[in-house]
Amino acid sequence: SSSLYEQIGGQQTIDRIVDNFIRQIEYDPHIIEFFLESDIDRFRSKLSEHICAFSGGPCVYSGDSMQDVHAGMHITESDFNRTVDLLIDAMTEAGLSHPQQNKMLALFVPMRRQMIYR
Ligand code: HEM
Repeated sequence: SSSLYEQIGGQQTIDRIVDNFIRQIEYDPHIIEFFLESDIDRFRSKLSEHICAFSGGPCVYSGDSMQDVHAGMHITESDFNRTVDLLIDAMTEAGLSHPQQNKMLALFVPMRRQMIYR
């Protein structure tokens, strides 16, 4: 059986998800606050690589650990859920089906422990 990466259409679709997600973040008056000092080009490339690697694509993630990256941000459960909602919107815009979205979320939502209240 093919990987989720292949099922959704590979790197092209992931890049579309990431671009949509960044736009959603920019429109969100609360979540944008977390990114005001960030290098968005780096975020775009590392997040794209991260999603590729975790969905079974050919990439090797070269960014920092989820724990290190999000340390000191004091991300609450509500911030996390709100960010996941933006990711869902980004995946919908990129044309992913609901089963594909659920598979993607199942990969990332368990990482919440590495991000919230740190
Ligand atoms: C499943 C959820 C999430 C995943 C998979 C994820 C993944 C990532 C990745 C791969 C990076 C780039 C790391 C690097 O540059 O080495 C990153 C950076 C970042 N993330 Fe997340 N993230 C998630 C949730 C969140 C949430 C909920 C927030 C805040 C509300 C957040 C805020 C940030 C910020 C501000 C950066 C940029 C850090 C910097 O400027 O150095 N992330 N994230």
